[in-house]
Amino acid sequence: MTALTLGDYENLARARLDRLVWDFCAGGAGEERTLTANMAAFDDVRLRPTVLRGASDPDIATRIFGDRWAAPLAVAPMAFHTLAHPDGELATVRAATSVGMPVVVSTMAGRRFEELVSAAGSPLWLQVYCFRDRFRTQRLIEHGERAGMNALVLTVDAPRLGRRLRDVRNDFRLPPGIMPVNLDGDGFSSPAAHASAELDPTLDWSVIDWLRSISSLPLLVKGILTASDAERAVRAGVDGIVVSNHGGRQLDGVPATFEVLPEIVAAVAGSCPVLVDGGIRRGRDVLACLAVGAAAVLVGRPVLHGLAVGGQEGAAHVLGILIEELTDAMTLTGTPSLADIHPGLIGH
Ligand SMILES: Cc1cc2nc3c(=O)[nH]c(=O)nc-3n(C[C@H](O)[C@H](O)[C@H](O)COP(=O)(O)O)c2cc1C
Ligand SMILES: CC(C)CC(=O)C(=O)O
Repeated sequence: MTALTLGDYENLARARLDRLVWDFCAGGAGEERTLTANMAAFDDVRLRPTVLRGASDPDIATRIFGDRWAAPLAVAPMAFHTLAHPDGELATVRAATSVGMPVVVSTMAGRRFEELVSAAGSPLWLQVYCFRDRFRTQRLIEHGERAGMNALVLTVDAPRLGRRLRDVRNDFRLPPGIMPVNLDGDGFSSPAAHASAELDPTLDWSVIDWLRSISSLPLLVKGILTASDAERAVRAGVDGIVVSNHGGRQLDGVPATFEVLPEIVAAVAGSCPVLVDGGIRRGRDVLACLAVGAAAVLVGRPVLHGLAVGGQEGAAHVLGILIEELTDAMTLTGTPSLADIHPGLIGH
């Protein structure tokens, strides 16, 4: 079968990956209501095209923190791309670079920051988990900054990992050789046990000032789901917000990200870019997020599917499909540039 959509890649990847690894990547917390809701929210979107706008060749490039992105799309931070393909994040970074897209590199990446930065032609942002041991967190950030990361993305929705029932039932352990190679200390086998033991559950808003005191990189917070937290983040002086429910992997029962995106965009009122992730699987999903005011979107699991199916080439094809579908959706809705995209494009 030739893969034409991200859904095709998902099916091919499911057949290839070890079942326990598949469950770890695909799964969500609890009954996976939020995981399902992320995607269902886009299924309910109806687009309202405008015609005769001469939108034949839409310009989809954008700028974030002064950097050019070929499209308003980047790869979401995910632990251990090495679970999907031995080249792991190196293949992802090369794939993203080939289409001009940034990558948010996880604290739990399976390949070294230095090799990722040397392979990158587009921005790399470092996703930060805060450990109980602040010096460990500081060493991680200093390592990332020294290697050449361009921004920090603090994940704020994970004082502990969500209860992922598939992993509990499978007693999921990382396969041998899958290691968080950028962290000092030993690796671990159970992500959930490691997170409860090591991640700082006492984190509060003072962490923003602390991060500012140790790094001058632009700072985003990832995992905001309410207007009031978005306002709080803006008051704390962040440079960007990622609306996220961690792909339905943290608290089951929180809303789909697309549902809360408009109220967060309204609360932030242009003070900083608002990005979003969760369930984005088609170009028209990207268009819907942009229409309600996202500056860009992050895509998660489909990149792992691309890696599992075809390494760097597979991941590049997944990202290329999204770009092509976004271009197609813009052409057919009569929006020749990102600036032409507006809330009126959407009806429910
Ligand atoms: C296998 C996997 C690992 C993840 N690891 C991280 C991580 O290390 N840090 C983080 O902030 N988010 C992590 N996430 C959440 C993603 O950044 C993102 O929020 C989510 O996957 C987006 O939804 P999507 O997969 O539906 O596109 C992970 C998600 C998956 C599927
Ligand atoms: C290994 C985990 C801490 C990575 C993560 O954030 C996730 O699985 O969602």
